[in-house]
Amino acid sequence: MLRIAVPNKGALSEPAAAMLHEAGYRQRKERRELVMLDSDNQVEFFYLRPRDIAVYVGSGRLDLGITGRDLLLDSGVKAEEIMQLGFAASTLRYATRPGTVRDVREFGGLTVATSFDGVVARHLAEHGVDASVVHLDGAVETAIQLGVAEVIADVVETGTTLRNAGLEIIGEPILRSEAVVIRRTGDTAEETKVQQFLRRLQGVLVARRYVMMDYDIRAELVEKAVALTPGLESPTVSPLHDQGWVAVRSMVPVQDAQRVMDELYDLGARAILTTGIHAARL
Ligand SMILES: Nc1ncnc2c1ncn2[C@@H]1O[C@H](COP(=O)(O)OP(=O)(O)OP(=O)(O)O)[C@@H](O)[C@H]1O
Ligand SMILES: O=P(O)(O)OC[C@H]1O[C@H](OP(=O)(O)OP(=O)(O)O)[C@H](O)[C@@H]1O
Ligand SMILES: [Mg+2]
Repeated sequence: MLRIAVPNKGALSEPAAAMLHEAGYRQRKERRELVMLDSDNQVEFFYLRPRDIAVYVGSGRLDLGITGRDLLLDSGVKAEEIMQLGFAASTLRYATRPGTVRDVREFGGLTVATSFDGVVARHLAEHGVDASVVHLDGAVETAIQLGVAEVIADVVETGTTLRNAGLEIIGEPILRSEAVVIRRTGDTAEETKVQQFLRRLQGVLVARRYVMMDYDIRAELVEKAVALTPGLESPTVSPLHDQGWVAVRSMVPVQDAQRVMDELYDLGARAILTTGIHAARL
């Protein structure tokens, strides 16, 4: 039985459950459910606070967890990310009132409020800055207004929250985060099941990122056509009953599909079709 931690709320929760569902796993129907057994797939899901997931996985009580890279790094536990999931992308950034400090090297003697005190304390130390760090659980933007800190370090996606609080981002990102699968460092338990779980999630990423493209093209143009649709390894080229024509089948990134179809058409390809990929194992 594979035991997997899944975020029970916040920005990671819904996309994580959606991805697991797409990968063919049963997911809880109600937010109140804390544990869910998927007996068909021999997996048990534990719905936990995003911040606690690294702690459970690092302790070895659970085999895998889905969490944010920022939360993993802040926890300081002995767990590592083994797969990137491509959602909940964000950066951790410093912000302050406009017209005050402009760079981390000017933070000496100031107080930085953040929920990510582990990461921030390390970042300040790496830059040789002697600043205090105060931990707040959330809504850290308010810390400046209330005089608790001069600088904050917070999660930024669009920047709207900071702008609305009248704050300005300063310096380079402290780190770039996204949702990741984590595992205890050195853990080799349930290896076969872990690899199968990761392949399923990879399959979801492939299905989301690619479409299947089919088209017919004159045989003498096939080299030019497959240069436009190289596929992941090599496109399938099959003969057509009509001599002199071939059918080509290839995977194309979703965001390129329309442009590639136009270019194939201009080259002389016809019956160009794209279809969604439902699931994949590469
Ligand atoms: N607006 C956002 N866009 C993208 N990712 C985000 C956003 N807000 C948070 N995250 C990411 O989601 C993860 C968990 O943050 P989230 O805010 O959901 O939990 P939390 O703050 O610990 O819990 P809560 O806000 O419910 O108390 C982190 O990895 C964070 O980087
Ligand atoms: O750059 P933006 O697009 O504005 O997004 C970033 C905001 O989103 C998150 O807040 P959340 O909604 O999780 O509230 P929280 O402060 O309670 O964690 C995060 O903590 C930031 O405040
Ligand atoms: Mg939050």
